[in-house]
Amino acid sequence: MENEKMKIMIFGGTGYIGSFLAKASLLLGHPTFVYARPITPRTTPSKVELHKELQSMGATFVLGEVEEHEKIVSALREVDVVISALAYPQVFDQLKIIDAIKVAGNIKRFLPSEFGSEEDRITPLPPFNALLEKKRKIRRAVEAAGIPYTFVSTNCCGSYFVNYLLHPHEKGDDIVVYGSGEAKEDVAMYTIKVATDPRTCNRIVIYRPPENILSQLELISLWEKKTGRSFNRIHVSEEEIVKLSETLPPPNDIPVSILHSVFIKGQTVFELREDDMEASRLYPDYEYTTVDQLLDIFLVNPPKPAAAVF
Ligand SMILES: CCOC(=O)[C@H]1C[C@@H]1c1ccc(O)c(OC)c1
Repeated sequence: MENEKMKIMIFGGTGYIGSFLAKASLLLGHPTFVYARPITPRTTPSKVELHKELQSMGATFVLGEVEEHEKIVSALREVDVVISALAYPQVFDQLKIIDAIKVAGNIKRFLPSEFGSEEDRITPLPPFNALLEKKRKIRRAVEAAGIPYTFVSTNCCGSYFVNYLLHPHEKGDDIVVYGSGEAKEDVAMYTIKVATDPRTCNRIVIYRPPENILSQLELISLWEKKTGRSFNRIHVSEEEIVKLSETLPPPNDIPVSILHSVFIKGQTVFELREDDMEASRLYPDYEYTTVDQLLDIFLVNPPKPAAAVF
């Protein structure tokens, strides 16, 4: 089947990453379906707005809970590709999606909710490793089910961590630097491309656009150049971070363990192997947004803080 005709269903399509995926799928011309919880009086106004925005862009909503097996099976029978962007607390809900894919029998590719570190190549501090262990279990369940898959290892590609580190929406002059600050993002568009590319079937794809590999200190210096401001670098040592990962009550011990992995150990920039697939090399004609361009966007439209749920 030609790529542009592939129908894509996104679970978690009204979440942070999921909404970018749904928009990228629509922009790339795929009939796009979003499986999402029904709107209730408790649904936030921003979520209601997002439903309307995606529908106006052409998305078809299938409203239900992940527990509704029959509903999911019949919805899957209308599509070709399934992408999960469920948040980390729902990682094991993906086992229900896997069961429905096995029953439906027609799905040509499944991308579980990854969008972070390459869990089969790193061993971070225990709290983060416990989260990655759950994601490893989902990978093994997909492989055991014989479902055609692509696992996307996006690491810190995308604006999330640039926003996290620089917090451009806030006006203060302090920027926290984790460790020495020396350890060195278009996630959605790449993800839709890899989800419908025969070359990436049953492969891991790593996202590492070469121009976007910067250390914290390089990023802060670039931001100072752009803003004409100078920032106080508040250094937090590795010892302090490790201590917090050991003493903070769960789940607050997870973010600090991720910071340790990403900013201090540089575990999102592991050595690529000869046969590794890297997104920007797979699609050389796709002009990804460089960090330099992203900071120009931050100058005029600083994103609000995004905070994952653990
Ligand atoms: C320090 C704050 O981190 C986060 O908010 C979550 C979104 C970050 C995340 C979660 C899971 C990951 O695998 C990952 O790899 C870099 C990153």
